[in-house]
Amino acid sequence: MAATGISESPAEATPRTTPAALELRGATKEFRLRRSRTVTALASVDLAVGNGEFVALLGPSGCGKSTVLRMLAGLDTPTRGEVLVNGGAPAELVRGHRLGIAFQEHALLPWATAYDNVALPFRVAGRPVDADRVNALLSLVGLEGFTDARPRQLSGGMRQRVAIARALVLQPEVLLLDEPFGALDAVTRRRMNFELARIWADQQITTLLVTHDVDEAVLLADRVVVLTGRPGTVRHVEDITLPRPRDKALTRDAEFHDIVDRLTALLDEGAE
Ligand SMILES: Nc1ncnc2c1ncn2[C@@H]1O[C@H](COP(=O)(O)OP(=O)(O)OP(=O)(O)O)[C@@H](O)[C@H]1O
Repeated sequence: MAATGISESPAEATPRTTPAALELRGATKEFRLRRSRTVTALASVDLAVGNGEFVALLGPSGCGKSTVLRMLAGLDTPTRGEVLVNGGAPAELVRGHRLGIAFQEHALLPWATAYDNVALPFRVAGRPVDADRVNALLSLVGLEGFTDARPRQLSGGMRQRVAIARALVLQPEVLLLDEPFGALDAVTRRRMNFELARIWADQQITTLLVTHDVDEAVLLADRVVVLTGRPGTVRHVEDITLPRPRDKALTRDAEFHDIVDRLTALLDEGAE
């Protein structure tokens, strides 16, 4: 399959006609190691995520996927090029608490209840806790009966759901998800995928998901962006036009499997 830049994607109309919610323009990231050695994690990455769009980022280990998210979250800066959120610096969105983040390490407070963990962003932002919103989120992720449970009393999948609820509680404009289900078994992970698809259908928040799981990417995303091995650069963009809502029936669909097989082959090629 020919490598395509994101600008060659036929569905690029969305990011072009409306200002991109998330954008990398020729973003290169070099890390300085000891003895003045550097490692180039990303090389000239162009990526645009439109408002309300769900994009999944796939690529071999170490190709810079997490670095893309860290830069968009304002936790790191590009060595060259630009990283923009709503056309401005990511820090603005972070300062306004308009960014939701859920990473693989769910980082829940172990001593706090599910309710208090979901309410935490209100406290961090110095705002009064909106109890209705916290309870609505806990119910959205199917945890209404577990509001008083501590993380150790919850299963791995339930803890991940608390983390997702926490990421959503301040009604973020942008959701950054870095392997949020990476630590889960296959069955729980699939169940969480359907839950995230349901939540996203409900809220339609601009979302960038980093994953190693091709099925997960195709199931959830409007577009899948495949990066090359390090230094990561955009290798291919796949528009996923499968109908929504995406539910279990989709995983029996021949077109779904065709896309998954094609993207898996592309990733395998990159790993050779
Ligand atoms: N703070 C850092 N200092 C030095 N090198 C770093 C730093 N952060 C990341 N790297 C390097 O940059 C490259 C990309 O790392 P990154 O974590 O973004 O990759 P990834 O695609 O998310 O990997 P994985 O899929 O294995 O999680 C790797 O080679 C990594 O070693």
